Amino acid sequence: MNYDYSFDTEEDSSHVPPGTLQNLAAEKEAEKAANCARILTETFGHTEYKGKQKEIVEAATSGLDVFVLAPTGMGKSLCFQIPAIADKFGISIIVSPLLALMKNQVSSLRRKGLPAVSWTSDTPKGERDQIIEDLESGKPQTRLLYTTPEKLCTREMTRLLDIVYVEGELNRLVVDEAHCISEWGHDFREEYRRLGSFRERFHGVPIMALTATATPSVQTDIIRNLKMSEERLFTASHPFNRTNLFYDIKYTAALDSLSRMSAVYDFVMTLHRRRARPSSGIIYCRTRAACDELSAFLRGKGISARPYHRGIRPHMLDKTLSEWEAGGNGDGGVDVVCATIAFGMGIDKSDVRYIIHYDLPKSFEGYYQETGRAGRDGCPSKCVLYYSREDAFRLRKLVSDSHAKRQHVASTIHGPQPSQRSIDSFSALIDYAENATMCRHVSICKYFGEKIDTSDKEVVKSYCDNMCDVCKYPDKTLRRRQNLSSEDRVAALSHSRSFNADAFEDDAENSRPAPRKPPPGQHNPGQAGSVGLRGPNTCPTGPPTKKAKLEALPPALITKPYSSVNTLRKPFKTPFKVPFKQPPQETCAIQSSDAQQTTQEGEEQNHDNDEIEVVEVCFNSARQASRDELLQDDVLEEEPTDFGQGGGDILLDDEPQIDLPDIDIELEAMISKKIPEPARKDVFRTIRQALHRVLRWGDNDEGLWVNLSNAPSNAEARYLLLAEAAKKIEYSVHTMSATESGYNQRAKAKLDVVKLMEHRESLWPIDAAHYDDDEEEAIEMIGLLRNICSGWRKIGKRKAP
Ligand SMILES: Nc1ncnc2c1ncn2[C@@H]1O[C@H](COP(=O)(O)OP(=O)(O)OP(=O)(O)O)[C@@H](O)[C@H]1O
Repeated sequence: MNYDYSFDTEEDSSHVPPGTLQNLAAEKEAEKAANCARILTETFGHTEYKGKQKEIVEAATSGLDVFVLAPTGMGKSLCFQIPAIADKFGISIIVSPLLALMKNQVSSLRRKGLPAVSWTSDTPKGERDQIIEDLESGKPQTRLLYTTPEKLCTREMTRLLDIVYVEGELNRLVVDEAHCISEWGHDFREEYRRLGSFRERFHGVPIMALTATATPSVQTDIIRNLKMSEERLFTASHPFNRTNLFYDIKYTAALDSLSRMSAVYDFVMTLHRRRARPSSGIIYCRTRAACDELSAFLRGKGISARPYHRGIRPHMLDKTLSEWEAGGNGDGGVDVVCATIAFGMGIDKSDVRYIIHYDLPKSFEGYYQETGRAGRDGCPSKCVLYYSREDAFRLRKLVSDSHAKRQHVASTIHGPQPSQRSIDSFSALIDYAENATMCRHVSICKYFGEKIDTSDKEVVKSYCDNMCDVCKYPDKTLRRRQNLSSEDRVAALSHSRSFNADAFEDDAENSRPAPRKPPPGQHNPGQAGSVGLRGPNTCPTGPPTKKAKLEALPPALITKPYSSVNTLRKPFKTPFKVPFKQPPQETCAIQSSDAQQTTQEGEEQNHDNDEIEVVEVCFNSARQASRDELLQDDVLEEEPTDFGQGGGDILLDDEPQIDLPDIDIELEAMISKKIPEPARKDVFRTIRQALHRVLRWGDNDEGLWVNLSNAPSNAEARYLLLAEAAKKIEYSVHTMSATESGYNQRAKAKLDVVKLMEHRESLWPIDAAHYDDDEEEAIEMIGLLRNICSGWRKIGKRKAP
């Protein structure tokens, strides 16, 4: 077994002259090192080690516990793969948080002819039986077994590892993405906590933990939790800095998604032009809908883009991933993926030239992880974060509400209080974005605990050679940040600073004013500790009240749109009339999708609403414009073929029908006639029915309507309102579909989302912040209903004599 290399030589050494023993040990170490170097070149094809890989690999093969803290893309995987293969026999167990990550690594090792397997809940029975048989033999042929923490802690796995351990063939436990162990880590997973028992059960088996995103407190937590040996611990820390990444913050307004989509398009096209060929990129969006919308927009403008999120079927995701891995070089394939964070850890494409954060991430670590997908080949690459205070406020609310709810649950069950970590991490990200005077590279490294003398220009230069917006365009960056909105808004975004008080303290120009103190006894809504980001001792024991939340939100900001919007077509007046058959007076504005006319009427009466309306008009028109181009593309997205046969498929909704009056609504006109009109009408009717059923649900007469504060109260108006919602939902299904079967599939998925709204009351409160991934679309749909309701109220007011 491999331990014969390590430190258990003392007992046998009593009769060996000391000098000889040392020589023997040194020779053995040299032999092992040479073997590892051979594996590096012959098996993995690299000419030399990167960073501290050599030291790590050698520490591991000599039987030490190893803690590796290294930046994204450094090559952490080789740090455990080489020792696993260099061991003469026996198995290394690798615990990893993501199935996709394991799948990638295992298939890449297998392509090299190495005996690696993964055992997860997804493993087919035949494969699982083979793994069990191999482990039961006590002398496994498998050298690397990837698994999840949940699987590792099962009785069956423990039984099998007992067998292997007794035979002396259990070589090492590797915990990849080890920050998941720490309750302070951004991807905390409860099951990781139980990994500490490995050390107790399997004495003497070395442990290696690796992570790219751990602050000093998280590092300590990991080492303590895994019960790593203090005496025999090798720690390898690398600087966090990724010098080849250009960090850029685009200060913008959150509300105008068209401007932002256009800006993204401009950015991508400029890059393509400059490089004279397409480039590979990832655009991170917070919601699935944004991924779909943005990728459709880019595709409509000729960029090879695809969405990637958990709402898409796994085989389509695999296809997107492999096409993206092949793309980005002008030879076809997918150039850019518009993804949620499902597309993160473990994505290892060497030539990703840009990462765009279309929305603000929820944590600093998440931001760093995701930008870390860029430039893994060491070549310059750009990381762009679209930052708006509107978005920051909105997200801050989600983060702090979610924290307050966790606190509430903890107090109810008398459990331990959740840490302040998620709030602090998010606050640090806001500070990072708000700071227009400190080098981005320096800010990132300081966040992760590096001590940097920022007064020394040479030191700063060693971190960043004009590779961020602050260093490259200091005046412009500062001006753009200052243009965002009045400075006192910044105070409202400020935070408790408990995480790392000096992280960004030396903002050279002190451009961020200290939060204003409220007069004694007066509530200051934006301050940490009041409503949004609370300090540890100021948290209430229950979720914040609705009133408090509303107070905390500042009015929305309207900042300048991007110039490229002006190049889009002028407001579009649809040639298609969209009349309802019997429009009651209250509803004639909402029924019309001729937004231009609505706006003109609005302009005469109410200026306050104009901006909002104008944005909507521009959006509709440009959407139409982009759609025109979009539809020239014959196949937008390859559709799964195993689903649905024709237009009638959606009628499978066998719920009891409600007697609704006919509304002769003309669906949003599409130039493409791929989906027959009758099929579209079926979908519209089915969704309309479902919406009515859902909203009637509940103990009281009002059903779920009580949650829509601006909803009209009369039945006729409600019929029209839900017809409008059904029309919009059908439209979104249609826009995304190129074939009838794809259309049916999406329609069914939307219907499921509508149904989901029914039994999940927790999704309905206006401040619903705690929801699972599969409920995200339901939350968005409820948002759509709210929007239609508030448009209703606005238009109703305008129409009043
Ligand atoms: N010694 C080396 N020389 C050249 N390239 C290397 C070397 N070691 C690893 N690499 C390459 O670096 C890339 C990143 O490796 P890996 O995925 O292991 O990084 P990581 O540190 O785990 O990153 P992350 O934390 O972002 O997932 C891979 O494409 C790998 O082939």
